[in-house]
Amino acid sequence: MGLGWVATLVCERVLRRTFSLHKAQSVEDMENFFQLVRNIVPAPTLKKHKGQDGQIGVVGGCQEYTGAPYFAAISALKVGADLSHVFCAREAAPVIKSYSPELIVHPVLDSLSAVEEVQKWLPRLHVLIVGPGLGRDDQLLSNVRGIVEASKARDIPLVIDADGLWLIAQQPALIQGYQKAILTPNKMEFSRLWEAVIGGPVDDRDHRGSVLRLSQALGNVTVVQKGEQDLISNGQQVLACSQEGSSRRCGGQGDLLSGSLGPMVHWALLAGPEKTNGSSPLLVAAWGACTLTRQCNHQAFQKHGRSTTTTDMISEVGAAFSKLFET
Ligand SMILES: NC(=O)C1=CN([C@@H]2O[C@H](COP(=O)(O)OP(=O)(O)OC[C@H]3O[C@@H](n4cnc5c(N)ncnc54)[C@H](OP(=O)(O)O)[C@@H]3O)[C@@H](O)[C@H]2O)[C@@H](O)CC1
Ligand SMILES: Nc1ncnc2c1ncn2[C@@H]1O[C@H](COP(=O)(O)OP(=O)(O)OP(=O)(O)O)[C@@H](O)[C@H]1O
Ligand SMILES: [Mg+2]
Repeated sequence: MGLGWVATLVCERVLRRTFSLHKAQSVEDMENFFQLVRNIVPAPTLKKHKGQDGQIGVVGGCQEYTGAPYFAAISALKVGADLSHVFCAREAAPVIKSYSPELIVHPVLDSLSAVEEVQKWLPRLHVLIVGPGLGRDDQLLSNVRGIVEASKARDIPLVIDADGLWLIAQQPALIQGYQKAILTPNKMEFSRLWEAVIGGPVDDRDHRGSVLRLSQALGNVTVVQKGEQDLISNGQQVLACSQEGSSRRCGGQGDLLSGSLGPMVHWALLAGPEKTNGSSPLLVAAWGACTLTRQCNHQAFQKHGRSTTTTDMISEVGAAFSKLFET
């Protein structure tokens, strides 16, 4: 048995343990996806100005939840965005500002002119992440509906998470057919969307089929169903991400994922299908963000075990990103 052959076998075994394989996604496909993510990451250069690698907005933050928008916005920065804005309810703003001087915080979401206030910033934003820590207050959700419509009118990519998905479950037409949207439901949020769009209970025997069907029913909006394995579909393809994480399920990991999607989506759309080898740029971005989040969880758990929190995971973003995507 030649050494090269043994190396191939070991390599394949390691990859098989890392990724669950299925017909449409071979080991080679997985290796390709790492390469595709590497292709979209902006090359280091001294020629750029502030903002070019991403100006991201997070719409969320209310009296109850200040952690979630902070986690999302700081994750966007740690992945490599240049500027991160948070548009939140008035009373959440001083709290979020006090967590970090890096974030630009706008206390506008519960004002009568919320849509106009956010609209002023839209020309400068590359991606909007809607929902982390938003809450379910009717007035706030009505303002967010206006913000989503204004963003669509400007063709701004939207990552919809958490209570943003609550809004979509009430009004699926708001996002129907918008090709620059990514929805990131957890198990509960997925069931709510399914009930609203398709009706009845989710078929737990066919996760892949379910995520594919929901994406199709929403007009090929990209859906990331988070769980033991993350499943990503644009209604044509289903990708799985089973990057090793850990058994630790502290709150906030979904916020890290939606935040890191911000710059990834911006980079993937800038790079275009040429760099993603014909694959949908949003699928590549989503696969990259899922892989990164799970790797952060893995690294943080190795250091902190059961005391791991999302803050520990955010501290791992730089090292995890380099390990996965920098050659
Ligand atoms: N530090 C902060 O500020 C954080 C704030 N956050 C913000 O909280 C807001 C609400 O978000 P959410 O995720 O709690 O709402 P939703 O999905 O309706 O879950 C409600 C209930 O459903 C269940 N359940 C959930 N997942 C499940 C699963 N996989 N499998 C089975 N059951 C599952 C579970 O029910 P339980 O077990 O408690 O009965 C859960 O309690 C939103 O704004 C979000 O951004 C978070 O981001 C965290 C950090
Ligand atoms: N059982 C699991 N095993 C491994 N990883 C998981 C598991 N469940 C979720 N994850 C990972 O955790 C991350 C967040 O998913 P989760 O379902 O916890 O989101 P969430 O409920 O929206 O989180 P948040 O508390 O931020 O709202 C995803 O990257 C997902 O891959
Ligand atoms: Mg969540």
